[in-house]
Amino acid sequence: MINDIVLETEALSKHWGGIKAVDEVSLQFRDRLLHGVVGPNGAGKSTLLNMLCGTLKPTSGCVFHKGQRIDALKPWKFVQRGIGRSFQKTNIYPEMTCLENCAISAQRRFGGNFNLFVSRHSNKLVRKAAEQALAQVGLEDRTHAIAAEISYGEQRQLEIAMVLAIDPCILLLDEPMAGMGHDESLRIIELLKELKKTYCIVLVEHDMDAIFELSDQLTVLDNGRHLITSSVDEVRADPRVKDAYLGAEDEEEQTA
Ligand SMILES: Nc1ncnc2c1ncn2[C@@H]1O[C@H](COP(=O)(O)OP(=O)(O)OP(=O)(O)O)[C@@H](O)[C@H]1O
Repeated sequence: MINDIVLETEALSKHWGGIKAVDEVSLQFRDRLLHGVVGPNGAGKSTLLNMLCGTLKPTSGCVFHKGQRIDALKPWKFVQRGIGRSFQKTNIYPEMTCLENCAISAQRRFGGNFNLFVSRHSNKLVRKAAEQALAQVGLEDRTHAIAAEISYGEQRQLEIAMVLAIDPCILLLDEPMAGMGHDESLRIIELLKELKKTYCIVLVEHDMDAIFELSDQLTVLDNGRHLITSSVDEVRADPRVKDAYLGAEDEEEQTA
């Protein structure tokens, strides 16, 4: 049987003093599937993504990429392995063009420093990767537009393009639909449906309709703990999931 697990965690934990942000979470992420991760505020979703992309080192536990342990590696090694991550808050360089934003990402994959025009050869590779990434998200007609001047929805598309520009095999996406209107979200949903045919995608998202529509596997975290990983239908039917969300709502009502 082909082993299609590309990323795996084993008893992964991150503790901040007494706070168990992620607590002994073991998960398997498969190629060409979209794996949704949900949970109430503070459940540990972003902390998990930060450990999957190497920017945060675990307190204990392991991360494996294609069977090799990687959690102690430097973040740029994760990038070189094709593990790309987008952020909850827009993370673009607003004064640069869309092409330049993607070129900066591509440069991270091809190595070297931020001098984009170091050699004609690397310049060509970087430019090609940047153009390709813009085309993948449907922003080819914004290639030379200044990032600050495109719409908010397009900026979030640009962010996904910046991840694609590193030529990844795994996309870790942190709330790519945050702050979007209905039509903009639909565009991202269609884009992710296309991308999951090619990549392993780990998607953290609060938009439940979107996550239910997109997820092949869905994990629920609650207070740092793994609650369930299963199909969308099974997760939706699980009473523990309802409890986790309703419990969170009750607490919010009490503190309001
Ligand atoms: N740098 C930090 N120092 C201390 N505590 C932290 C730090 N980062 C996160 N936490 C705590 O860890 C817990 C998990 O936070 P995290 O941001 O991962 O949750 P989340 O599920 O992504 O939440 P949200 O849906 O609100 O983005 C929270 O209690 C948070 O306050």
